[in-house]
Amino acid sequence: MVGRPDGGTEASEDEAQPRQPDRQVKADPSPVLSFDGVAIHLGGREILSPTSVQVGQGEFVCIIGPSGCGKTTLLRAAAGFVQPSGGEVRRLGQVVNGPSREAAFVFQDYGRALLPWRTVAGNVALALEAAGVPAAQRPERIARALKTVNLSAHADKFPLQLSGGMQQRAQIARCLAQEPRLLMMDEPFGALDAMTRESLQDEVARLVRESGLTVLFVTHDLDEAIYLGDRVIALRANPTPEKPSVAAVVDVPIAHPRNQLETKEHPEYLRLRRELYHYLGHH
Ligand SMILES: Nc1ncnc2c1ncn2[C@@H]1O[C@H](COP(=O)(O)OP(=O)(O)OP(=O)(O)O)[C@@H](O)[C@H]1O
Repeated sequence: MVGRPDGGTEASEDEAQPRQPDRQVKADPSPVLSFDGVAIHLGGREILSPTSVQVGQGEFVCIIGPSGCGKTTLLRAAAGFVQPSGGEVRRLGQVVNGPSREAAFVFQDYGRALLPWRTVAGNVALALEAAGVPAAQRPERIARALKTVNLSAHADKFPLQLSGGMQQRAQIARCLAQEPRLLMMDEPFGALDAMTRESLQDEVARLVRESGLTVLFVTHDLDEAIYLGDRVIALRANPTPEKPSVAAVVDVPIAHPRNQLETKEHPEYLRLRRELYHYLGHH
């Protein structure tokens, strides 16, 4: 599996070719994230069998699979919360030894992620305080992050005065304020109602396109994975040498911006849905 450092859709064989001088080359051609033979054992059990994946600059990669197959574990390894028992995780070329400000993590449980005694702006400020951003620069960065998620009008409210969708947007704003290169999202919309989930999917898709962020996104929801992803990785539970953790990797060749109605009627969307459906444990 080869990520595309330029986030394009060309065939992976192109990566091995010398770059043409007139081609637009990013300053950093190395992948934002790379898993090289990463195996993870927890509680005496192999959760993730040796896995090699690269995620290129600006790519949106979704991870699906049945409950317990190791989706969150893979994300936690990318974040540096879990150390692999074999192989290597690299972010921006550096071996991952722990969390870093270049990589922000959005949790499903926004209620626990936000401090209830701080306003929305105060919660976003946390990321800047932790990063040692001078106080004089904070208001402008907070305002920018809140504007990106359409929360400017609620900066002075407390989390519990907001809907679930708005709280999740506040958590995303806090992540954006730290100006990460990589955003890891663990079922971020799993606790939201269907309408809110769709509008947040569209907001995140837009802001990711505008910012050039690289995203690793875990979901149970196949439709969400295909709708958002440039690529979808399906994991299987209980890996064996014959049947490793990575069961399938598929590109989603559907142009952006996507649309909740039209994209979901696109022939490629329907084909991928059919192809990936059984990887979620359906028979
Ligand atoms: N710290 C730990 N110690 C022991 N086992 C663990 C630990 N963390 C996770 N596991 C086990 O690893 C397996 C994979 O967990 P993980 O949360 O990564 O799965 P998942 O695919 O994200 O599941 P879900 O979709 O239900 O959230 C599970 O069987 C889980 O019980």
